[in-house]
Amino acid sequence: MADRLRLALIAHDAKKDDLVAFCTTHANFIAGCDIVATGTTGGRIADADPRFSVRRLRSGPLGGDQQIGALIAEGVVDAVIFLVDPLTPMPHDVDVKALMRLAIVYDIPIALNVATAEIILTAMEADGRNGDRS
Ligand SMILES: O=C(CO)COP(=O)(O)O
Repeated sequence: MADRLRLALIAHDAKKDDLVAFCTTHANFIAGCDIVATGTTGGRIADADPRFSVRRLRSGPLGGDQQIGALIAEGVVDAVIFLVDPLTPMPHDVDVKALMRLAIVYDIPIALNVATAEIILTAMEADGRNGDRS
């Protein structure tokens, strides 16, 4: 496994504040990760803390979810936190579903809400999977 955790972060608009708050709460952990994110989400996370290393892809509706799915298939994502909005119809719902399907296919931990994200981070911390040890 890579030394730094390779974490994919995505949030629908109604959940972006929650994801930023999550990243800020766990800033020391997140700062030790290589983050890949969909476009708007990535911008919000990068603005939250200058220590966050964020690679921004396309916005979700313009292919960002599919790009993250491709990275999962390439084996370069260790975990996904995708805070979904269950109350709003999305034009790119098929892309969201495809990303989730690939996380299942490749057995990648994927948190779809904050409660599960907390559990994944706790497990990764216990496993020594945060921090730049290079
Ligand atoms: O729509 C998204 C995920 O489906 C997120 O995309 P943005 O981060 O660009 O808003």
